[in-house]
Amino acid sequence: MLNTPIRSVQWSGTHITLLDQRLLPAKTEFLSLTSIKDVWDAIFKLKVRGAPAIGIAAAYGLALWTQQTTLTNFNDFKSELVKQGAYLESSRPTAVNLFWAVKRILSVVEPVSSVETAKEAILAEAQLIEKEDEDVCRSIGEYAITLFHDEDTLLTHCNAGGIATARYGTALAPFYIAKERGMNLKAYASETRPVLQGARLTAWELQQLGVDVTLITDNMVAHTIKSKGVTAVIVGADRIAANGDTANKIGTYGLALIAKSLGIPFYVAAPLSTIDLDTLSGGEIEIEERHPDEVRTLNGQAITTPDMKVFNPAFDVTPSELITGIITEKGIIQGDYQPKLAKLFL
Ligand SMILES: CSC[C@H]1O[C@H](OP(=O)(O)O)[C@H](O)[C@@H]1O
Repeated sequence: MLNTPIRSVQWSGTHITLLDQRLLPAKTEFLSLTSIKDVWDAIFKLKVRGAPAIGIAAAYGLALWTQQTTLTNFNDFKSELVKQGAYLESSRPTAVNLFWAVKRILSVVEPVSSVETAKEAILAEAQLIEKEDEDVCRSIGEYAITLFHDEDTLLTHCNAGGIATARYGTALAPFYIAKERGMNLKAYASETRPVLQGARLTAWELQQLGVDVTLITDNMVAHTIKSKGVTAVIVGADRIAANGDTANKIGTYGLALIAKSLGIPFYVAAPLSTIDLDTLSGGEIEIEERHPDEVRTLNGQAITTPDMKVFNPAFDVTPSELITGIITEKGIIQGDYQPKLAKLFL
């Protein structure tokens, strides 16, 4: 591989080692999470962020809890585990990977009959979730790269990169594959107010990878696509409904409208773990609203009066009709999403 990846979430035996993504790019600092409360706090405060990375952190959070519980009665253990899973799910509502990971951890306890066996099974499953996600993201990159040509210029929003997953990312995965194959795939990264995942994380990540990346502010997107020969837009996802409607970072919907009006393809790159067939359409997806101070400040400095009224949705929903294709680890889905997404799970 081109470079040793920085892993955002790692199991360290008695604790979780977590890259504090709030400090990037200025500082690369790791935290030791020693309790499930630490994990909840890390997800809520975006110390760890990105749908798959949140799922991995939650899975290891439950494994950590099992190592610390003093419960010996198996039924008491199982019912408390369910409560701990629900506790982690209360940290952020939109990214389905959090709920998907909790459900998957709970499922491995079903066939076992002792606390000790359950503890082993849960840790093994959490480690499997992490390993699978790395393989899945690489596969997404290998499918995605078939859509692009040498010297293409892509625009991406927020950060759906390696630190939002186990490795490689989803929307950024094709850049890793392109680098391996000597392809020159160029990028524009929109800064992504208010938390600036684009400026702080994507621009930094692609620069580290040696990609020709240019940072723009969110309001420059239309002019950039029109004047800089952007050939496609590619973004990640936090929850894809059964009909293909996709929740992703706030600003994605507007980006899809611009792409449509300017006649370039708009791709969503996401693993099957982000597809939620139980949510029938985008209108059912709960959109997280975050603290107004995220908008009232920039890098910790106030840019408004302290009592300024704010609307701070962290995500929006792009209707499936604006999505040219959904790139998954099982291939690229284009149009007529409902039956094709369902078929991925058969
Ligand atoms: C690979 S999932 C990345 C996805 O998650 C981000 O949201 P947040 O930074 O709030 O966790 C954003 O929507 C990305 O597209």
